[in-house]
Amino acid sequence: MSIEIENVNKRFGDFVAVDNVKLSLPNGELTALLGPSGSGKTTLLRIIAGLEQPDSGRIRFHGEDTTDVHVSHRGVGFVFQHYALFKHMSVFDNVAYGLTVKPRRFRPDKAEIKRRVMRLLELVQLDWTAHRLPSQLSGGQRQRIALARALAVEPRVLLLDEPFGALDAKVRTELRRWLRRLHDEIHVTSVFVTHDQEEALEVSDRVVVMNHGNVEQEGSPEDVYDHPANPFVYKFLGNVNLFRARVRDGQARIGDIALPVAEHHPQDGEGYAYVRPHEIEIVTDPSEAGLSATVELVSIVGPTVRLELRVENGEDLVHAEVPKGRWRELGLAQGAPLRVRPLASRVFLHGETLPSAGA
Ligand SMILES: Nc1ncnc2c1ncn2[C@@H]1O[C@H](COP(=O)(O)OP(=O)(O)OP(=O)(O)O)[C@@H](O)[C@H]1O
Repeated sequence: MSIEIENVNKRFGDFVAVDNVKLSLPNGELTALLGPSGSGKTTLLRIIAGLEQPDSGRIRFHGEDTTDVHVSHRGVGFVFQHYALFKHMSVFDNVAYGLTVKPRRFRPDKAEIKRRVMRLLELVQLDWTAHRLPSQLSGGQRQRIALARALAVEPRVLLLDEPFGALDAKVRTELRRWLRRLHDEIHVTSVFVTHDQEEALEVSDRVVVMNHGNVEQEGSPEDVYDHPANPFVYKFLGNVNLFRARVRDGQARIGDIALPVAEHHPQDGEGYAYVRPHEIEIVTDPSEAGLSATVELVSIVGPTVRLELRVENGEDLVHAEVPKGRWRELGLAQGAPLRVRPLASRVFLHGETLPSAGA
C-alpha cells in the first residue's frame, strides 16, 4: 500500500504545524519521519492515520482518497511510545483484542483467532508469554506485544510514534534491529516517527527530515547522510565542524588549503565548509598543508578516539575522530602541535539553501 501525501497543511491557531507537505511513500517500505521536537512529525503521522484532519490537502492510500475516511476504516495499525496494553488481560487476549471486537460477520472463529495470535506471538518471539500479564514483561517485550497487537488486524499501513522512546539505550538498539528484521519479513508499508537520527538511519528504507512543518529532505539513509541538501540536515544528522571557506573558479578553500571536494561550485562567494569529525585528517609533519592546531582534549570511546583541537586563529574548537590505532601511530599528547586537514567537505555559501550542482 503506497501512501501519497498531497499538499497537506495543518495549523493550530496561528501555529503552522504542517506546511504544505508533499510526499510519496512507496509500497512495502519503512519510512522514518525524523526531526527535532515540534517539527510536525507526530501531527503528520496522525493525519495519515485519520486521527487528525488536515486543513487542506489529501491523503491517498494506493491512489484511493482516504482523507475523509474515519480512522476505524482506514486499516491502520498503531504503536505509540506508551502504548497502554490492557493491564488485566493476558498477553494473548491483548493481541486477540482487535479481532474479538470485529463485527460478527468479519470476526474469525475462536480457533482461527488462536492460530493467528500464536503466529504473531511467534513472529515477535514472545509466544512463551501468552498467558502472562503485561506487568510481568519488560518494557521492550511490552512494545513487541504492542506491535503484535497492531498487526493482528492485518493493517494496510503500520504507524509507529517513537515506539522505543521510553526504553533504555541498549534495549532500544536491540529493538530497532529487531524491527528492521521483522519488517523484512512482513513488508507492511510502515511510517515511524523518531527524533533520533541514528535510529532513523539504521532502521529505515527512507528518511524524511522535517523542520518547522516542512520537509527539508527525503531519500535513502545513505543519501541524506552523504549528501545533505542544506545546513540544517547536515547539522541534524550528526556532529559537524564549520570552517569559513571561500569559493573561486569552482574551487573551495579554507585559508590556504584547497578542499578536496568532488563537487564543482558554480558560484563564487564566501560561506562555510561542513566537515564531519571522521573527515578530519591529522598530520604531524609541519611542512604538510593544513591548519595549525593543538590537542586540547582527548577522549577514548571504545575503538575511537575523539579529539578537541584548537586551531590557530580559529573561533571554535574542531572535533575530530580517529581510530585508536591511528592515534597510537601519531603518538601525540595533550597540548601537542599538529596539522588539521579536511578530507571531504560540503560548502554552503551564505544565503544558499539549495544543494550546489553535483551534490
Ligand atoms: N492539538 C494541538 N493543539 C495545539 N498545538 C498543537 C497540537 N498538536 C500539536 N501542536 C503543536 O504543533 C507542533 C508540532 O507538534 P508535533 O507533535 O507534530 O511535533 P513533533 O515533531 O512530533 O514533536 P515531538 O518530537 O516533540 O513529539 C508543536 O509545536 C505542538 O505544540
